[in-house]
Amino acid sequence: MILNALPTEFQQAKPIIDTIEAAGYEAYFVGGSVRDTILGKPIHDVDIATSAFPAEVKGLFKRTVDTGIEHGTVMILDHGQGYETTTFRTESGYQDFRRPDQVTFVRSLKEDLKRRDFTINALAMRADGEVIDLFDGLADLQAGVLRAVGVAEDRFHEDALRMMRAVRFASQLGFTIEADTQQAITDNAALLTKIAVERTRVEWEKLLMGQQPVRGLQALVATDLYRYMPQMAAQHAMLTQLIALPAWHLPTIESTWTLLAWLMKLPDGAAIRQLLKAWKTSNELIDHVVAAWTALNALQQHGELQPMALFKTGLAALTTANTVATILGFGQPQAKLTAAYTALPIQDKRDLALNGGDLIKQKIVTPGPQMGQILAQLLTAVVTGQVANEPQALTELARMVADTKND
Ligand SMILES: Nc1ccn([C@@H]2O[C@H](COP(=O)(O)OP(=O)(O)OP(=O)(O)O)[C@@H](O)[C@H]2O)c(=O)n1
Ligand SMILES: [Mg+2]
Repeated sequence: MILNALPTEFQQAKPIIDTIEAAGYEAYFVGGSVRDTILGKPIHDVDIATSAFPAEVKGLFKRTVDTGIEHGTVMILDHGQGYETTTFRTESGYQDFRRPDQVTFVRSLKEDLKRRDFTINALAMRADGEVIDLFDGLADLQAGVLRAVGVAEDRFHEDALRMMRAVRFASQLGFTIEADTQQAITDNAALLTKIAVERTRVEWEKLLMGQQPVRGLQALVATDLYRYMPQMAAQHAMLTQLIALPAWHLPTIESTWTLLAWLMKLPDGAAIRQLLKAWKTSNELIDHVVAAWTALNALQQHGELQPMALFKTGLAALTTANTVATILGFGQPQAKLTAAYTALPIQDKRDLALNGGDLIKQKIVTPGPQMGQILAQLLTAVVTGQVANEPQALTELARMVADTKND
């Protein structure tokens, strides 16, 4: 098979392959970019595999960076782009089910391709677009099948994350996992606990954001793999519910966790924090999801949010909440929510026309907890439209509030 009209990413990288070949070595495009191009999907990064050893690669180019030289990876810098170029290698050891104890550089493309996870990821492409298909990856791409290269169990023992990758690709590509490969996942699912939570999380989020998430979820449930993900062992009913929802698509990481928190029927923000801590997400994500989940509750109960709730949620988490509410069947037109938010007198605390410094200058209050309380009252009054956001009106209100507090 020869691909014509290669995406620009490949055209730009072609001189790199040409240079390596001119020096007498082999070099190919490999991995996801080849797979996705054949599927007609956009690509993000192009990976190059070569028979040249790292030192030989470095000798051919002016600017290189040793990004992973012990595994054979050198980044070649060319017209503002970086190209990861990895020497053909075999791997051995895998005592921790995560990574090889030893990698050995080899000169054979076939040796390199046969240690890869799935046949559709074991395709190589020459710079001219000719696809090298040594493991029938093209037929599997055509048929929509995820099949491990060689003995599936061996591939999952080498890197247990590949089991998550299988269900993730099933979702992203809408593919079916071939029977022996799926059986090997069932047999080895418990090995997932050997994998760093962060790596599992990335695959889980990609699965949920995929084009056909139900495909991935069904495989996750059928193989019991979900039972070895953090905090998921008891979530069979939740996953079944997720699978049964009318066709849905989650566009962001925030929306995936908000939907999960909702379907898991977590009682409060603290329980959400605990879940997300177990998955080692960022604090920023946790805050966003807690805010979105709170807004989701209000949308379900009242179909709208009061001004102070809109203000506290913020537009980003509000959008997340509404995306999830729409999947659950109680969403609002997004334009309506955005308009309600934009119509708030202020969108940020810092937009209040009076600040703590002003209160002290005007001798309304001395620094201390009372100041925070008064500012909070002013903020509520402005956001709910009880007072105009003007220094004079706010000064008057502040005096009144301070007086009542002092009585
Ligand atoms: N656990 C893994 C990870 C990667 N690979 C190989 O390395 C390539 C590149 O890996 P990566 O970029 O992680 O995945 P992609 O298949 O390129 O998918 P994505 O589109 O998500 O980048 C894969 O295609 C596959 O050949 C593998 O065999 N086993
Ligand atoms: Mg990739």
